[in-house]
Amino acid sequence: MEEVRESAAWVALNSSHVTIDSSGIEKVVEKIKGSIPKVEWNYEGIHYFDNGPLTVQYLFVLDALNFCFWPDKDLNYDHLANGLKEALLNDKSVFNADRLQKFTGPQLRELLKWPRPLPLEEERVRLLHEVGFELERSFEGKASKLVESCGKSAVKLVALVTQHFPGFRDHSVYKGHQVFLYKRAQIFASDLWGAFKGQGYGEFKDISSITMFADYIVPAVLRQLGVLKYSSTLASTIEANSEIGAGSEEEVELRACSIYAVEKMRELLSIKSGKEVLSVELDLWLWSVGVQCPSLQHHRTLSIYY
Ligand SMILES: Nc1nc2c(c(CN[C@H]3C=C[C@H](O)[C@@H]3O)cn2[C@@H]2O[C@H](COP(=O)(O)O)[C@@H](O)[C@H]2O)c(=O)[nH]1
Repeated sequence: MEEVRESAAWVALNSSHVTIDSSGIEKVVEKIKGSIPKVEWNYEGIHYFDNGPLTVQYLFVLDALNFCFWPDKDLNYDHLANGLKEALLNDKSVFNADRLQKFTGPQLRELLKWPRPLPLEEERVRLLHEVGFELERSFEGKASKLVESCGKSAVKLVALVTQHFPGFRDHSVYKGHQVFLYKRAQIFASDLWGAFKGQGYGEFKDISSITMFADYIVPAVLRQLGVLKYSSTLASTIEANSEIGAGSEEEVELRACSIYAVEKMRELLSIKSGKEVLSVELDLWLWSVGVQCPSLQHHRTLSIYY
């Protein structure tokens, strides 16, 4: 994901509100004694898995909806992953491309057993329709065909997903520069890799190309670890739980500096351990630390991207 790495580095070098503390990175690497605490993909036991194409369909639908839970304080990612899993266990055809195109808000809510409207519900439904429509038009209705056409390349998969599905085109313009973040497209590749344990639909010869997934949890963890520092205005905005506009300098810096910081951490860990460390492994560890810390304050941006 050269365009993600390069544009994130550009933001980090030109940022006004967020800085990366390299001594903070060194301290984290020391604290974990040079190796990333191992976190199993699906350590929570909330994902559907049958080792076949239906799992790929499930993960694609999951990552199409994998954003913006915080406006409902009782809702989180687990509800989505588990709700979609239960729905699939009840009805194997629930995520068929033709059915995805017909979902309504109340039906999605019912599927997830959620008693009130979901955050950005209209957008969630629109994105489901988009996924169903384009899968049917270009991939025989099957996300597994999409993955098969990538020749075991995660880079190709991210490119194909962002080309075919506009909802996955997570990018921004920062100080006149186009910045690529591709959170949900990259996490889809990583989820396949994690779920299928690097085999079959999860085999990618270039998984090391994927960066961390710039969400609202990992930046907060990096700050807590002393890796990211915020300007006093940004810090007070986050502490006051005030919203930060999508595409604002602050928002892009929070996300891009997280990507750059994790790349720096990965480089240092690779040197110290003498073996290649993956950003996806660092991401899962950092994310799991964040979601197990309920007092963690994160930035709030209404966005369909994360
Ligand atoms: N960077 C990063 N962000 C991630 C994930 C995941 C889930 N990954 C699964 C894959 C295997 C594991 O077993 C995990 O279950 C969700 N998110 C993001 O977090 C936010 C939700 O937070 P909260 O409101 O507290 O549930 C939201 O932006 C969501 O998009 C990740 O792995 N990395």
